[in-house]
Amino acid sequence: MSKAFGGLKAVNNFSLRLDEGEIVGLIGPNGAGKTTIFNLITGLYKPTAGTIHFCGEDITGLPPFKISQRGIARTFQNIRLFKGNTVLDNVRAVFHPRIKYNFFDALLRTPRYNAEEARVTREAMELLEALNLAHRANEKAANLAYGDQRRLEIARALATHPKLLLLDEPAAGMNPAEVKRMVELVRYIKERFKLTVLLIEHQMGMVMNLCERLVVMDFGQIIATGTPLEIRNNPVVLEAYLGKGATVA
Ligand SMILES: Nc1ncnc2c1ncn2[C@@H]1O[C@H](COP(=O)(O)OP(=O)(O)OP(=O)(O)O)[C@@H](O)[C@H]1O
Repeated sequence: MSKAFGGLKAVNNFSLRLDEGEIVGLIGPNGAGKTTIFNLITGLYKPTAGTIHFCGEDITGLPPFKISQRGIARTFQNIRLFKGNTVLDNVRAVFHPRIKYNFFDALLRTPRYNAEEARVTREAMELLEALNLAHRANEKAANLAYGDQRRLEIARALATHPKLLLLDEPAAGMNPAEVKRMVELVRYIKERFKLTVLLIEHQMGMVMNLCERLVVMDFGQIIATGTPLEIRNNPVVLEAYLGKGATVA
């Protein structure tokens, strides 16, 4: 697929196949087009050319909520939480568009309303437990440490029951110990929730440790794909990151 903004080709003839259960890293210098790829997959942008297929179906041009219903979820580079609400309510809010009661059930607090609300709270708490945030459930999201806020974002993404999870710089701004914990967390949720994961990351420690395959972009195009070891030693990649004449240290 391709995506142009006026004269700028942000994504140019990009082609990628993700297999079920893979963890693939999308890397490349600033402005390479990585976030645009996420915006295209999740329906925020429509491709100028090309198609996107998910589980055998053409999802090109579907609105974001339909793509979410098909099983694709994402987190954002900049944390997007309801900071004034509790940790639990941040996750519960994701369930509400799918909830099975109507306006009158809510108004009259019918048994159906109570049962649905209890189910949503139970499912939200299960997710918080999986992400080691259950003990902070009643805390305001704004009071969480940065790493915990990132985990809460992932809990919110998981609440949509995705098959494919897109993580946009999950380890941005983290110290080496936090990066290590994030690597373990992504591995764990991948197994537990049977996910396929595509992640954008600048923290090389994270992608090298976690990803089975890396896709490197520069100027909207794929310039290399391979295992972390292959990518680490690829002169074209070094040049994209460090400029012409770069050599392996
Ligand atoms: N909505 C938009 N309108 C115009 N230009 C855009 C838009 N979104 C992205 N771009 C441009 O497309 C190019 C690719 O941007 P993108 O955000 O996808 O890069 P990136 O690889 O995610 O960069 P970073 O690592 O810095 O987040 C950049 O030149 C950017 O300025």
